[in-house]
Amino acid sequence: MEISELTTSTSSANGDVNVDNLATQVESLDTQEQSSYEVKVTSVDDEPLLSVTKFEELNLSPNVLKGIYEMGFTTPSKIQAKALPLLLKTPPQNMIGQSQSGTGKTAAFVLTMLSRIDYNLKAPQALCLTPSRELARQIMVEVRKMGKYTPVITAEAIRESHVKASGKSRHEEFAEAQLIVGTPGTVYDLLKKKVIEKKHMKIFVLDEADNMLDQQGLGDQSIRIKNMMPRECQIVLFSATYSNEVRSFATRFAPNANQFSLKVEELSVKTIKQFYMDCKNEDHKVEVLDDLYTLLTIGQSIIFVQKRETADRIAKRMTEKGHKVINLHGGLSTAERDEVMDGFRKGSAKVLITTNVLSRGIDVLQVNLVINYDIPMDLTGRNPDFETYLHRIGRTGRFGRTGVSINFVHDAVSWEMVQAIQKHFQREIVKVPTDDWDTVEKILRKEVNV
Ligand SMILES: Nc1ncnc2c1ncn2[C@@H]1O[C@H](COP(=O)(O)OP(=O)(O)OP(=O)(O)O)[C@@H](O)[C@H]1O
Repeated sequence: MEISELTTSTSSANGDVNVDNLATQVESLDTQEQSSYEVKVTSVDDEPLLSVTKFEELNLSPNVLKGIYEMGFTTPSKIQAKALPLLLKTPPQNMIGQSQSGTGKTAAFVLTMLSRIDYNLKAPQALCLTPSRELARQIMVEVRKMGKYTPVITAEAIRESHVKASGKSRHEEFAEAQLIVGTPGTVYDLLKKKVIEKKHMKIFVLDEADNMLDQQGLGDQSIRIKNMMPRECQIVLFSATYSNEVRSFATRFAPNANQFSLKVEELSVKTIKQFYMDCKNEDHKVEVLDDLYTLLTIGQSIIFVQKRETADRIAKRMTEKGHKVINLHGGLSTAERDEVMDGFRKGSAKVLITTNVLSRGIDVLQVNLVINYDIPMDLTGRNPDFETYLHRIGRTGRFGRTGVSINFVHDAVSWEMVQAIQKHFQREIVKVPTDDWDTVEKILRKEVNV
């Protein structure tokens, strides 16, 4: 799709935004800053964790270094080693970064945000948007660890689920917060109401940028927020995937950006093994799931479905069959979502059933199995959603760990989708039986200690 075709009739989270034309907004992005430096376009190779650089060579402050060493980071990943020197340049340069799932993109932008802040100024200076509250909360945990030895003041711009322990109002909290992480609806609302002050913003980050710029997703809100940022604000985009359309739009959103890109055959993480199971029909899928969790010993796992109702239905049936599962989707209250996610992170629940809301960014290192109960589809329902597929299976196999993904196929359409995914990423998706669990166990054990 051409940029000029981009139009939208969606409204913001609070529902009171006029219908806008994205093309007009894109035009206004285009008129911003002209190139005054040489832009680097780099292809990242497929050994994403190997790097010869040391963190000390990356021009980070001693306080920040102390934070990352305390987290157990010894060597930067390739995207960290390559992107940070460009991200930290003066004057600031924009970035469109790409690297495989689980390769440490979060640290690349969090360390940049922490490095850009003037700690004497108690006002918002760094803003990061993410597609889900769970990801915003996770990134904030990383910020607080990496920034532990800095005086950074932070605030989460997500829908509130409880009264703040500090007793501060949102105005008070955001007035002095230097680094803000949030979801676009809430951030836009707070900017519009001037709860978040924009005039000192130095860096604007979109994590899962392709999703944040997608017209079918959060694109209109991200653009409105971007247009509120000061002209000199550094724009930083990161994702594991960019479809061609989104990348071309991204280059307008972040003009003159240094770019890191991957070829399609480099996108799949080698340590994530991909399988499929041929189920007889929709109902048989639950039976197979039941057998799988009864007969195999599995660490932590995530089961992805397409719709909230499916998540509820499967959770109910699995519970009836005696399995302990939890369920998270957009239909839950914010307090319920936080409780479920926190339980899963602590490991008190081992099986999480969810929708695409958790397909991106979520980092729970113990997850060694991802099941695509439904194959991710695009909005037409006729084609696979390649990007979502890659993000979903990327919830396992984090930072060099091994992981397994299993796709449930139950009819001609789902079978064709798995074939299309295999062809697209040029990676084999191997069939495993549904009636011979000894063999399944052997195969999975060989690949990963499931
Ligand atoms: N240099 C490092 N050394 C050791 N561990 C690291 C390093 N950088 C990141 N990690 C860890 O690797 C895991 C994956 O990192 P992160 O969540 O940033 O991946 P990502 O590239 O953003 O993935 P996704 O595309 O799925 O969002 C995290 O647990 C993080 O703490």
